Amino acid sequence: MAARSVTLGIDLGTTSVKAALVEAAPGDPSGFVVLASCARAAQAETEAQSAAAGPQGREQDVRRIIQALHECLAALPRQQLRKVCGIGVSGQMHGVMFWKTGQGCAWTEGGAAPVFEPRAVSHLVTWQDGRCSSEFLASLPQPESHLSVATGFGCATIFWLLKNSPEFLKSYDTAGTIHDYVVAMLCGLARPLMSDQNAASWGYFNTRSQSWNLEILRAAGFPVQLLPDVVEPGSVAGRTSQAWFEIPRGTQVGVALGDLQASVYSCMAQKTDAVLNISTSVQLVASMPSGFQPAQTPDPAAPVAYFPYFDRTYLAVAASLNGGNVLATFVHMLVQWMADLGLEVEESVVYSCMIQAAAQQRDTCLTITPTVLGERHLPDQLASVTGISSSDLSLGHVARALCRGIVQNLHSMLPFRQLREWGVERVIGSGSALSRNEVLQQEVQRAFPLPVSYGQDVDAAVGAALVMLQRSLNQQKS
Ligand SMILES: Nc1ncnc2c1ncn2[C@@H]1O[C@H](COP(=O)(O)OP(=O)(O)OP(=O)(O)O)[C@@H](O)[C@H]1O
Ligand SMILES: O=C(CO)[C@@H](O)[C@H](O)[C@H](O)[C@H](O)CO
Repeated sequence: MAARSVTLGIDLGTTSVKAALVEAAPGDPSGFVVLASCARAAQAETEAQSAAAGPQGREQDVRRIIQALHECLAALPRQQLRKVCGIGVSGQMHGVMFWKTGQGCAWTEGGAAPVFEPRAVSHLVTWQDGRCSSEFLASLPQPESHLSVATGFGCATIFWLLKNSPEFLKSYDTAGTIHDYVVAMLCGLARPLMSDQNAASWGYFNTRSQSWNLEILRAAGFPVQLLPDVVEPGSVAGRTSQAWFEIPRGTQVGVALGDLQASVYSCMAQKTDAVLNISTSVQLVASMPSGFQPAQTPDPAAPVAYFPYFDRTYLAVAASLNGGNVLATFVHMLVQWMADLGLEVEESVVYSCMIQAAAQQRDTCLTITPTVLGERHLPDQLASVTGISSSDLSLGHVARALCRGIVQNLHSMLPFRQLREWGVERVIGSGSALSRNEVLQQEVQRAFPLPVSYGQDVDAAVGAALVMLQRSLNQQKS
């Protein structure tokens, strides 16, 4: 009898960490079942380590992210963890963190299970970081890549640190995304490995030649020794160097994937599907035919980018920086206003009241452009509200207009009729900001000229697990 194939998927998102245990189910139409899953808010936002980053800096405390990860693992059934034969990891793309080779973590037996604790690590400078101004970005060398470089991209952040905090950079000799770090710590790798999905998200990576723009970077004084070696997504980065919870030592760990690609992998059943993911940010994604190659020069004004997927194929992506985070900012603002007025209210209560009020307010003349973070192709265009009349000021009007604005902003980046021209027949909605918000769902339904169906709630974690499951099934066959 074939061994049972159970894999663990982990997604280190901007807001939350998620984990899912997946098993092959040949009798099921999807071919797999999710045995168990868990999500924990990381609450990792923290002050920037370099004061020069200013209020635009966005950093996260790696210790808190790892704590949330361990809370997720602790919540999964122990007997299922014992059966895990592969671990897939994905996470928030573009961001960068640094550590010292050989001192990135310490394994402890402290609690009920063996865990690793971050040691000589920096904060994670996330994809939401805005410290690189348009002028700064314009001063950087032109990449030899089809992707342009934006603030929050790993290589731009490293260039910024080189100029503004060179001493800080000298304290570390290794860099990676948060998910590359986790893979490196699990496997005890001296140097992290990176998939081309994450390398492309840092900038200065050529997906056609699968190589960093080393000459361009060296000529600009960039510390190229920090750049990880790049391998194909779907390949194995190593094996766990220790038992981790109930997962046996020696378990295969895949090279880390982008959360975008992992969530698409979990739900794009057909080439004719598009995926709309609304979580912290928003992505509308369609797959490009095999053999497609993007134009080789970067176009910073283009709202649609082509990100590497698997087997040298590409995804066309309208990646808006303004999604669930805009609603989170609004909720946070209301809670703060209430506190200023001497009233205390939980954010979760505000979310449900806001969604309920907007559900009852079916239409509004209020127009909100929700781009509080700007967009990569229009970094200086911030949010605005127009059409304000005294009759449209209720919570319901504002929340309805916010949800509509998020969808309309995406439409302005990738007009939805373009999907039809690409042969898309159906849109799969995913992401917890969408699944938890019926008003956002209504606005999506209203705007798309195509049928929309919904996937599961732990998408990228499931996708990361599925990539490893597929690998394990292929190994069993050969
Ligand atoms: N109680 C709630 N009700 C409805 N929506 C909520 C609630 N709490 C948070 N949200 C929405 O969910 C979003 C966070 O989504 P999610 O947990 O998928 O983040 P994430 O996985 O870390 O994101 P990403 O994968 O983009 O990094 C928030 O930005 C907010 O809009
Ligand atoms: O939302 C994200 C992190 O939680 C990002 O990683 C996006 O996936 C990414 O920014 C975008 O989709 C592609 O640029």
